[in-house]
Amino acid sequence: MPPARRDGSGDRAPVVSVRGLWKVFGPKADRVPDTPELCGLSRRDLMDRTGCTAAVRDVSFDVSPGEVFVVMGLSGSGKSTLVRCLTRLIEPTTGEIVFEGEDIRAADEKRLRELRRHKFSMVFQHFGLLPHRRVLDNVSYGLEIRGTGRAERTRRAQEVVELVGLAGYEHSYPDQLSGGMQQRVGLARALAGDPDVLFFDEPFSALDPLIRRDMQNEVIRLHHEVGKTMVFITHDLSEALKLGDRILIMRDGRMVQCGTGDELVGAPADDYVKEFVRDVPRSHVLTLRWIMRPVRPEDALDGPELGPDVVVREATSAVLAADRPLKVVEEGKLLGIVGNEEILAVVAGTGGGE
Ligand SMILES: Nc1ncnc2c1ncn2[C@@H]1O[C@H](COP(=O)(O)OP(=O)(O)OP(=O)(O)O)[C@@H](O)[C@H]1O
Repeated sequence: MPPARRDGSGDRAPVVSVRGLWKVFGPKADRVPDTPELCGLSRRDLMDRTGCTAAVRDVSFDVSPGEVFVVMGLSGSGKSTLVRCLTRLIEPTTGEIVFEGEDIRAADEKRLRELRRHKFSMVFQHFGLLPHRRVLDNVSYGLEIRGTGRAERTRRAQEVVELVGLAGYEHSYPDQLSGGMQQRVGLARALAGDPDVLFFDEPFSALDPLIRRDMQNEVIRLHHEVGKTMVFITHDLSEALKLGDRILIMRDGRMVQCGTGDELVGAPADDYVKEFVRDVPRSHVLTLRWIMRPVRPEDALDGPELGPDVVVREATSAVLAADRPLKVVEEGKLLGIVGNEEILAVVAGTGGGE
C-alpha cells in the first residue's frame, strides 16, 4: 500500500490538463472511442475488425506548473502520438485538452500558430537545425518568425547560448558541432522564445551514453535555473527516474500508471510496471516514508531525525552510524522509525512497498 505523502501533482492549477484523450488512425476512426465493444479490443483485433490503430486510448492526466512530466513506454506504445496531440501537431480523435485554462481543441489555426510560437517549444531527437545557419541564427530563428527585431533577437539568442554552455560557438555551423552540442543548440532554440511548456521527444536517444548523461544533467540544471514546465518523452526508465517529477507509463496506447518514481517502484500498478522497475536499485528511489515502521514501546526515541522524503540511500550512513533508530519526522510529528533492519532489507531489494 502506498503511504500517505505529499501529492506530486502540486496544489496549483495545472498547466496542461488532459481528459479521456483518444487518437485512432484509420478509416472512420471516430466510431472506435464511441463503441464500447471496439474500445475493449486488442491492437490486433481492432486492426482486423476496423483497419484502425488506437495509438492513444482514453488517457487522462494533469501537468503542474514547473513540473517535469515524463511519458514513458516501449516503442509503439503511443508516447509521440500522445504528446503531439497536446499541441495538435496530430489532431486528437476525441477527448479534452486544456492548456492554461484554454480549450486547445477549440483553437483555430491562427490561435494554434500563436500558441506554438509563444507558449510551446519542442526539442526533437534529430535536432532539426538549419544547416546553413550559424548557431546564433538557428537559436534566434523562432524569434525572427515572431517578428522580433534583429538587435533584440541577437541579444536573447546570445543569452540562451550562454545559458546552455555554448558560448564561443555562436558563429559555428551545426555540422561543425558534436551531437551533444547540436542538441544544446536545440535546447537553446527551444528556450529562446521563453515558452510556458517545453516538449522533449526522445531528445537524447541518438547520443552516446556519456554525452547523454551530460545532457540529462544539463536539463536538470536548466530546469532549476529557468523552472519551466517540461513534458519529456523517453523509452528509458533510468532517464525517466532521473528527470521526472512524475512518470506516466504507457502500454499499447493506454496509461498503465502515473506517479512519482518512488510510487512506481514501491507500488507498481500491475505486473507490467513491476517487470519494468524490477532492476531499479530500490534504495536509490524509495524514500524513508516507504520503509519506516510504527514506533514500538521499546524503541529509544533519542536517535537522529530525518524527513520522510529523504531517499534511503542518502539516509543509510546516518542510520547505520547511530546506535539508535532514526526518527522520521514531518512538521514536528513523529511518523515512524527506521532501524538497521529496515535499511538492510531495502538494500537487499526486499523491503519497502510491495
Ligand atoms: N500516422 C499514423 N498512421 C497510422 N498509424 C500510426 C501513425 N502514427 C503512429 N501510428 C501507430 O500508432 C502507434 C503508436 O505510435 P507512436 O509513434 O506514438 O509510439 P511511440 O511510443 O512514440 O513509439 P516510438 O518510441 O517508436 O516513437 C504505433 O502502433 C504506430 O504504428
